[in-house]
Amino acid sequence: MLLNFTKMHGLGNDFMVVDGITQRVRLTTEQIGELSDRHTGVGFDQLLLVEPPRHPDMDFRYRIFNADGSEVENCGNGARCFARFVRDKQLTRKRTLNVETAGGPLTLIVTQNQQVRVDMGSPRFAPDSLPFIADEDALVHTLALPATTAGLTQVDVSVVSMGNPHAVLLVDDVEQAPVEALGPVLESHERFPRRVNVGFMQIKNRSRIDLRVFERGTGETRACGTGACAAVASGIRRGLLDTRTKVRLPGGTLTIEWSGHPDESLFMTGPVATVFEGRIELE
Ligand SMILES: N[C@@H](CCC[C@H](N)C(=O)O)C(=O)O
Repeated sequence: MLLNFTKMHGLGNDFMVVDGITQRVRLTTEQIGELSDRHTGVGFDQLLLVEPPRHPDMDFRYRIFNADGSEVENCGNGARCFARFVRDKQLTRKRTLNVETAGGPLTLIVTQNQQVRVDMGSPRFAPDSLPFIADEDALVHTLALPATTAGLTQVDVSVVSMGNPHAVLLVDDVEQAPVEALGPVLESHERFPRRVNVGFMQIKNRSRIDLRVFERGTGETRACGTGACAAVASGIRRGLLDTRTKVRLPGGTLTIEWSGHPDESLFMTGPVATVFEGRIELE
């Protein structure tokens, strides 16, 4: 079977985007893992699948698969690429799109300057929403590490669900943060039964942070949209950040806005790029 796809990225977080509306697509977990290989496949952090909506008030269903083939609830950079993709492919002419994800509905707005602003819904901090095993909600939770890692026996994390689960650590210097060592240990920590994305946040001032993210099912990426949302949401909740904060990631900068009110939506704005169109033979 020949599969048409578009390679896209948001700040270097890269995607294989597949139109599952005009072509019949059936991919196994193993096939997605093989396609993600940067030497023998297409190579990507996530595969995004566009499908018809299952609910009449939605425009599309937006499905997300990590490089390891696992299907996940949300992807912020992917959402921006998704919005550009469905317009470029003329699957819609709308500038405001309501899409369903496994983590809940999202609203995507393509702005006049071709950036995409995403209504990410409200961040959730209750441990059950990730899920995270804890007796109570808290601004910071201390996690004992299974073995001494990067000289640490425990770390303090804030936990946030942006539809998908995030743990955020405050660090003094993001360049020196032990992302490679701590990322996988925390991703699979027993208190996160569905694993977790791990953000390392350095606060530069009240409206600017630097961030690196070790993503669940993928590893460190050049940018993680939901990771940026989670980091800023946790910073605002802790009284450390302003309601409009710029997030500098290795691949570039996102703008995050949130009033801090638990019932109000958080917004993420950033760029999108299309790299090439491709076609691959699947066995
Ligand atoms: N790159 C993403 C997040 C993709 C999913 C994540 N790895 C997970 O497992 O939840 C983003 O831009 O948000």
